[in-house]
Amino acid sequence: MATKRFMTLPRHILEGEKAHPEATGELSSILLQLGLAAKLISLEVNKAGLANIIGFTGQENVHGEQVKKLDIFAHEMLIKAMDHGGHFCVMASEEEEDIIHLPPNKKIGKYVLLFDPLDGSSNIDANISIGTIFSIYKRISTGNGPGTLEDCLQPGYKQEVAGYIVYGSSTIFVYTTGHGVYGFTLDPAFGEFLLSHDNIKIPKNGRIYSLNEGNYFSWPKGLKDYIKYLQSNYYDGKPYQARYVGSMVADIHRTLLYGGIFIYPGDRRNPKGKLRLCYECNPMAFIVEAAGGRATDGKQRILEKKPEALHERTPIYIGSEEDVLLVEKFLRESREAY
Ligand SMILES: O=P(O)(O)OC[C@H]1O[C@](O)(COP(=O)(O)O)[C@@H](O)[C@@H]1O
Ligand SMILES: [Mg+2]
Ligand SMILES: [Mg+2]
Repeated sequence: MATKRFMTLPRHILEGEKAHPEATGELSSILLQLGLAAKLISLEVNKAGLANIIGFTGQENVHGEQVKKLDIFAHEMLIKAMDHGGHFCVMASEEEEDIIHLPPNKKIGKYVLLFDPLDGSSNIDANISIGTIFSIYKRISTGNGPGTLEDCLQPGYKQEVAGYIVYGSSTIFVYTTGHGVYGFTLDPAFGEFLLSHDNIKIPKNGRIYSLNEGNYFSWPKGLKDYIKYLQSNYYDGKPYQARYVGSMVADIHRTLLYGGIFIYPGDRRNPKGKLRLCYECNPMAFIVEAAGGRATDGKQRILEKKPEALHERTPIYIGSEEDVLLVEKFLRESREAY
């Protein structure tokens, strides 16, 4: 049996940089710092069940949802960890309505950071997996001053790096620069992320479908037909399986490893669905495509959508290539708006 190379996240990042002599090392520094923030958030997530830590802040976020303490902690931790390295010109977080400027006395860099500090936060109290999602772009605004909203509203194919961290049965850090997807599991005793998932490739099709079936009556007809088709057919001689965590980051992590499809559709009540293009769908689409999968809104590739607003939502069909192609066919053939 081949032995696995003992590879830490920092060593992997630095070896990747050496393979690109033109690299300035800036993306490496950013990733190393994100790794540190991930460890600090992970430590706090592991304490979330302690009664004196957890609780509502009583505030609402920009989406009108109640925000828990841990969302705020993760949001602030990421800003604190990332705002002083001199690499960014602007940042944006799912938890803040407007773009986030760097502190006035800090060096302005050429990169843009977008993040969902805590995804699946309604699951915190039930000890269910949650995560952090991030996206890095190059600035497009001219000059050396602070970045602008336009820098944050770039189509997803322009991402330089995307990644996520799942705080689950273990903590895993997954990232891609568009070439190869790599996963690192945190060794809690050692305090280091170790390469556990080398060059992840998503299976071409899978047995698992994942979506909130509670919304069935509002779905477009094509989606109803597709799910009925799965329920009345077999995958490799066995029935299809439904799995839905309710944390996008965890549902897509499973889809990446096992194959299948994750869907958050547009429906009659919410034509644009629920998930955010800039903070959730673009980074996950970049990762899934880099692993050989597919991500669309039912008609258009997610990564080619031009965001019009920071908190814009989009329907998403993401996962194994053949499964996404099949649901798109059902949607097209139903001839109903979707
Ligand atoms: O409860 P629903 O409608 O199924 O929505 C679940 C979705 O909402 C989210 O929790 C939204 O993300 P946030 O927790 O970052 O707001 C996704 O992670 C998840 O896929
Ligand atoms: Mg989210
Ligand atoms: Mg969130």
